Amino acid sequence: MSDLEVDVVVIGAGPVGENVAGRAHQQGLSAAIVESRLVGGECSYYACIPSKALLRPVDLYAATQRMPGVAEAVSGGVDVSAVLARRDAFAAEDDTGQADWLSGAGITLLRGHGRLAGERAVEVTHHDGTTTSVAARYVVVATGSTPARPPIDGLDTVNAWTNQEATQVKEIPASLLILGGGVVGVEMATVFRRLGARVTLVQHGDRLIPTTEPEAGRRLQAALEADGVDVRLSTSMTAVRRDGGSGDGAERSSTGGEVVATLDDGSEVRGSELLVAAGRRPATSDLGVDTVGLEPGRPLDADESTTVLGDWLYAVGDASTGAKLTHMGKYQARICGDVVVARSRGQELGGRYSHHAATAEHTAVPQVIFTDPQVAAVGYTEAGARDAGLPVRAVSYEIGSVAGGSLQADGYDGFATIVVDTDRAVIVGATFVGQDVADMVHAATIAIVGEVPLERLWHAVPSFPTMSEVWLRLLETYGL
Ligand SMILES: Cc1cc2nc3c(=O)[nH]c(=O)nc-3n(C[C@H](O)[C@H](O)[C@H](O)COP(=O)(O)OP(=O)(O)OC[C@H]3O[C@@H](n4cnc5c(N)ncnc54)[C@H](O)[C@@H]3O)c2cc1C
Ligand SMILES: NC(=O)c1ccc[n+]([C@@H]2O[C@H](COP(=O)([O-])OP(=O)(O)OC[C@H]3O[C@@H](n4cnc5c(N)ncnc54)[C@H](O)[C@@H]3O)[C@@H](O)[C@H]2O)c1
Repeated sequence: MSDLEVDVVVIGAGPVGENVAGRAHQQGLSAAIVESRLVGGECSYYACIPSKALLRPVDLYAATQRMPGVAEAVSGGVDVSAVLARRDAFAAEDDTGQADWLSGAGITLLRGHGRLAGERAVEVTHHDGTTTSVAARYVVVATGSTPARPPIDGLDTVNAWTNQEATQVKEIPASLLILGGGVVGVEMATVFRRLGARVTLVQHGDRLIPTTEPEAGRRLQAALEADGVDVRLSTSMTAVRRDGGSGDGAERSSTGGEVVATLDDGSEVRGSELLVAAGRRPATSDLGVDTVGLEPGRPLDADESTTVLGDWLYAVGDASTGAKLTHMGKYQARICGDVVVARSRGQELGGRYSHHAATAEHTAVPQVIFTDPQVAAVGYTEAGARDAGLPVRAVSYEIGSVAGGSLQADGYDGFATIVVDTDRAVIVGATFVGQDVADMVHAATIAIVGEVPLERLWHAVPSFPTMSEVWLRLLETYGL
């Protein structure tokens, strides 16, 4: 006999888990959610929200410096303590509000560590050591991810930062070493450099943000270097240590002297702190997935309906094989909620563009990287499309060459690329790079999901003088 019986139990109350529970509960199912730390998950306290709260002020300040008449009036840089205080207002490590939302919505919150205990069963170990057994018709894993730890000598001895220490930083260190030139690495390089730290970024690949169009990485690298970031590509850290820190001129940090990293070319780089930003691993190691025949530590392989096993086990968000982005996780969550509701009613699941299939996962995953320049992309890159066997042609255009771009900022540096499936004459990918492009990507997302033919896009007239006029130039460059 279980302590609690519900229709749906969700393990993990990040943005994704909360959405599954909310969606299912709204449609009449009873729901419980298990959370071991803070309701709201990584995104609310240590990822999306605090990072963007830190990035927006430095981005805005940089924009003022590209505008004659404003640059002179707004000078002297940002007020670091005010920026950190605003970050705290958005991402203080207190989940009272989010927990209240759950209880207001009628969802049972179980605080503790959840583990599968066989089919349709979850065991929760509370912080005081007591346990609650939960029986549910449907179990949803939404446990998120944890930072990857590359095998580097000494890494466990230097108190390296993860995204948690970086996004919750209370005092800007004099210098920061960053391991990894992916999304976390470049966003945090932007924040810390512009809040006053010297930054060295070590990336073992030959370009930054390697999953985007190569030119996006090149422009971003040039901008970071112009800001004074020391970018080391095609470089690996082989060992790290902390110097003694006293009497030798080394900078002191809260945890000792400087971090010294040995690189594979034999040279050394130093920083007050080391941020490891080398990717994420699904939080499925200590989850009891072996009790249902799955391998711990791997992402749970969910199909288009987010189903992992039978009609009862589901996975969404960073713990699954889907895209590791909050908006995509929440999309999977809406699908998952609607799928369990349909199954609870004995209904057939719908097709590709119904509420029961996460089709966009394969065709149109948008992402905005909030650096300066911003990088906003959706769907395939040109190389990714070719790898997938699509017949494509890509065209690019400088955003600074349209009136809207040149008015937006002096010397506007940025471009747009569309990747066109030449057989179907529809867009399958798009990238926008530059100041203030974040919101431009949604038009491309709509064009891709709607499979809007180029001939029809010709009639989607961009307003003058906006940066969206680049759409017209792209179509003309393509040959329309
Ligand atoms: C620095 C940084 C910045 C980012 N910025 C963006 C951004 O701007 N936009 C974007 O779309 N994405 C961004 N991401 C990615 C985004 O944070 C994740 O995709 C998102 O948080 C995934 O949500 P989730 O609910 O799956 O997992 P999480 O947010 O990680 O939540 C999972 C929850 O499950 C809990 N949990 C785990 N295991 C158990 C267990 N066994 N029992 C009980 N509870 C458990 C955890 O405590 C956590 O609260 C960023 C990531 C990082 C690291
Ligand atoms: N704005 C956003 O949407 C946003 C912001 C931050 C993070 N995220 C998401 O969070 C996830 C994690 O981000 P991330 O940057 O940690 O991972 P990532 O996979 O984007 O990048 C990791 C980078 O580290 C490099 N790397 C790995 N091991 C290394 C080593 N030993 N030495 C040197 N370089 C090494 C890789 O080449 C890669 O470029 C991503 O899925 C990302 O999409 C999204």
